[in-house]
Amino acid sequence: MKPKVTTEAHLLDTVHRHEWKHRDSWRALRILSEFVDGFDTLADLEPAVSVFGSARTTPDRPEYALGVELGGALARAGFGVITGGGPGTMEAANRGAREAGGVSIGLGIELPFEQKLNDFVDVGIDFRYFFVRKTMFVKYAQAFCVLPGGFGTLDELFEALTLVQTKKVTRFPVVLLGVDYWQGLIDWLRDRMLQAANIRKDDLDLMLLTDDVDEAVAHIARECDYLRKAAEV
Ligand SMILES: CC(C)=CCNc1ncnc2c1ncn2[C@@H]1O[C@H](COP(=O)(O)O)[C@@H](O)[C@H]1O
Repeated sequence: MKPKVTTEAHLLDTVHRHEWKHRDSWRALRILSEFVDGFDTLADLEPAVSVFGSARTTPDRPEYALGVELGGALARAGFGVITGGGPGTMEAANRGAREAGGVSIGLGIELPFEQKLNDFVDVGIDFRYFFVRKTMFVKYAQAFCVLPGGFGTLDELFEALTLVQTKKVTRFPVVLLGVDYWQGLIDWLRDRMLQAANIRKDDLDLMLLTDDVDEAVAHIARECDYLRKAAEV
């Protein structure tokens, strides 16, 4: 089946330049409505954590079990669980949250091929634009948990790190789950990026790397507690 051309692909298209003048200003209204939808749906959300990871993880993989375990532990600690609403690790985290009686949120994205929100999403929104959806992941989460994944997962991880590094968000815990998977990336960041002075040493401290779900959740809860107290002062 031929993939369909999505709304976001039309916006980013550089071939039909003649459309820019007449169509893009109307697209801006559609983008605006997408922000309004997101804000309206999520404004009353209790504290939540965004969980990222591969869309391709199958239920027989250990990463899927890790996602279920994490979703459950976050829910039991009182956090809602926000994912991209898709398959794989997203589904696993939503599933863990739902099964533990927590709030399971899925922020889906229109893609060139047919896809619906996974079956474990209780509060779901479908976005057309990645950049609008990414705002929601950050705005409505107290922390990010990043499980093994590909380009999409790295995009979400590095967006969070950039926002913290540039102080657009403060004290935003970022947890990498899966030491074996992520260690090579951390080594590269330290041995190449830091050596080349493209980041500072304390930028590396922005991430907690662990295999231990309880440690991850305790770290997030501690940081959130600090922020809550700071807000009360
Ligand atoms: C099987 C397949 C490719 C499905 C794609 N369906 C998707 N549905 C929802 N979010 C997605 C999808 N693909 C990528 N993402 C976003 O990017 C991340 C996963 O990308 P990746 O698989 O690591 O690179 C997720 O955390 C999610 O926010």
